[in-house]
Amino acid sequence: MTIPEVPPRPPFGHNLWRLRRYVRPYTGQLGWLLVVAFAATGASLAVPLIIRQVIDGPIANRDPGGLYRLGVLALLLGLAEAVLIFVRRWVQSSTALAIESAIRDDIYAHLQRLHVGFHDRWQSGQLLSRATADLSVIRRFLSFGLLFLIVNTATYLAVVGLLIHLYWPLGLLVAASAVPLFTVSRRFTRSYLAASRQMQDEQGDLTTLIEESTQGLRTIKSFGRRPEMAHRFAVRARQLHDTATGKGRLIARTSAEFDLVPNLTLAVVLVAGAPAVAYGKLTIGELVAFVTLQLMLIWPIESLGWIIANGQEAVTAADRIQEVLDTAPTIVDRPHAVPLRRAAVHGDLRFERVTFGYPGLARPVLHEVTLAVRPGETMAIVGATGSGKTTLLSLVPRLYDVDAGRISLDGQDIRDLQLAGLRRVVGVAFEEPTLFSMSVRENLTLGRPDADDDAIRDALAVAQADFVYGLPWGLETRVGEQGLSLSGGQRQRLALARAVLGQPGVLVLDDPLSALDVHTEALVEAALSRVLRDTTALLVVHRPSTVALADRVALLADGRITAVGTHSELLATVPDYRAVLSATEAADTSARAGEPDAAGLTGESDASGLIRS
Ligand SMILES: Nc1ncnc2c1ncn2[C@@H]1O[C@H](COP(=O)(O)OP(=O)(O)OP(=O)(O)O)[C@@H](O)[C@H]1O
Repeated sequence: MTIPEVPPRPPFGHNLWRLRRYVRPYTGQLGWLLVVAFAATGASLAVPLIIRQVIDGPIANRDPGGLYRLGVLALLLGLAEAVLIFVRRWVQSSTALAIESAIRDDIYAHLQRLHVGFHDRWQSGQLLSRATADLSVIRRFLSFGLLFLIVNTATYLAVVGLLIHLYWPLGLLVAASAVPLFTVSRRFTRSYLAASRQMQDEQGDLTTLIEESTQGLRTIKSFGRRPEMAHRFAVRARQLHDTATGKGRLIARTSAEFDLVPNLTLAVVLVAGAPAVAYGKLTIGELVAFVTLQLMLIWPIESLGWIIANGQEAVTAADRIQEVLDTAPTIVDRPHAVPLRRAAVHGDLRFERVTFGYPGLARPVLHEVTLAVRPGETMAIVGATGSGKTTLLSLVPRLYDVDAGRISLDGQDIRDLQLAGLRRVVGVAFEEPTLFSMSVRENLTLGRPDADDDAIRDALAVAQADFVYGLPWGLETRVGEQGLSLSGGQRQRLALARAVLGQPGVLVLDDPLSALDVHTEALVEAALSRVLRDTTALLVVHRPSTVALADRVALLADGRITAVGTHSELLATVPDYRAVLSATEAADTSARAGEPDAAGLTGESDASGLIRS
C-alpha cells in the first residue's frame, strides 16, 4: 500500500469544487477572460453569415462595391478575432499560473506543518508528484479545459441556434447529433476516471523510486545493485507506460467516435441540402453558410474528448491534493499554550509514566517511562539497539506526542507550551545529521537565524568543526544536497554545532559523536563538557568514553527504564548495563576498523562538489 490513510472516495468533483477558494481572487480576470473568449467566438461565427451575404448579394447581383465592403468587414472580424485570442491566452495563462502557485504554496506550508508521523507513512515521491504533476493538471484544467468547456458549449449552442434559424429541418438534425455525443461522453467519463487515478498514483510511485535511487546512489553502486534497481525501475515504468497507453487508447477511440458524428451529420446535410436548394427552400448562400457554420462545430466536438479527459484528471488531481491538505496536523499548539522564553527556563525535565507507540505497531515502544533530569544535569541514555532511545529523545521537541503520561519542563506539560518556543529552547542533533543544500551558515543558523558570527564561532569550536573556515568560501560555502559533499563526521559535527548554537535550555543529542574518530571525539567531548555544565541534556551514547560526559545514566531496556545511577554505580551493580556497553563497544570497534573513511573525518575539508552559496 503506497498511499496511507486515504479517506473514502468523495462525491465526484467535490474536491475540485473546493479549490474554488483559490479561484475567487481572480474572478474579475476570469470574467474578462470569458467576455474576450465569447467575443472571439462571436467574430468567427459572423464570418459564415457574411459569406452568405456575399454569395446571395454582391456575387448574385454582380455588385463589386458590396463585395469590397463585405470583404473588408470579414478581414476586420478576422483581425479582431486574432487580437482577442492573443489577449485570452495571455490572461488565461497568467491567471492559471498565479492560482497554481497559490495552491503550491499552501501545500508546501501544510507539509511543513504536518507532524513527523505523517511523513513517516507517506512516500515523499507521492507528495512530490502531488505538489508538481497534479498541480500542473489543475493548471491545465483552469487555463484550457474549463474555459473551452464553457466556450465550446456556448459555441455549440449558438451554432445550432443559427443553423435552426437558417433552415430548421437540417438544423434539428444537427441538434439531434448531440444524443450520440452524450452517450459516448458518459461511457468515456466512467472508464477514464479509474485509469486517470491509477496513472497519477503510479506516477507518484515512480517518483518515489527515482528519488530513493538518486539519494541512495552511493549505496546502490557500492553494493553493485544497479541491475536490480534498473529492473525495479523498468517494471514500474512499464506499469506506468501500460496504464498511460491504455488511457491513450481510450482517448483515441473516443475521439474517433466524437469525430464521426459531425462528419456523418455533414454528409447528411450536404445530401439533403442540395434538393432543398433545388426546391427553393434554401439559397446557395444559405447552404454555404450552413455548411461553413457546421464545419465550425467539428473542433468543439472533437475537443470534447480531450476536455472530458482533462476534467477527469483535474478531479482526481484535486482528490489527491486534498488528501494531503485534509490531513490535520496532530502536533499543534493547545488553545491556551503559553509562550516559553529561553531566559526563563531552568531545565527541570521529567518523563512521567510516558508510554508511546508508533501507529501500526502492535505494542508500544516506550512503557511507562519515568525519568527526572535535574536543571543543568546531563543524563545519558544507554540501551541495546531498538530499545527506544531515539524515540524517547524525539518526544522532547514534540516530534511525536506521548500516548499516555506526560513530559514536563519546569513543571509544565510540554504540550501546554507553545511549540515554536519549545523548539527554540530545545537544541537537537540526531545521529543521522540532516543538512540542506544551503550555505554552511544557513545550515547552522536554521533554528536561530539571529545568531551572530561570534556565536557561530563558539558553536563550531564546541563541535570541533573549525574545518568550515577552510572550505573554499568559509561559512558561505554551499554544501551539496543533504550535505553529501561533506564527510559523515563533518556533517555530524555541523549538526552538533547547530544544536549547541545559542546555548539551548535543553540539549537533546542522539549519539552525536558516532561518526568521529577517537582523537576528534576526545576533542569534542572536552569542549562539549563545558557546554553541558550550563544546560540540561539528554544524551544517547554507546561508548563508555562518551558516557563520562554524563552526570547520571539511565538504562533503557525494551522501552523501560530499568536502572538509573552514575556510570560507576551502574557498572558495579547492573550486569545488563555492562553487557550493553561492552556489546556496543565491540560493534563500534569492528565498525571503525572496517571504516576506511575514519581517518578522513578528523577535520580536513573534502571540498569536492562544494560551491559558493
Ligand atoms: N518512525 C517509526 N515508525 C515505526 N516504528 C518505528 C519508527 N521509528 C522507530 N521505530 C521502531 O521503534 C523501535 C525503537 O526504535 P528507536 O530508533 O527508538 O531505537 P533505538 O534504541 O534508538 O535504536 P538504535 O540504537 O539502533 O538507534 C524499533 O523497534 C523501531 O523499529
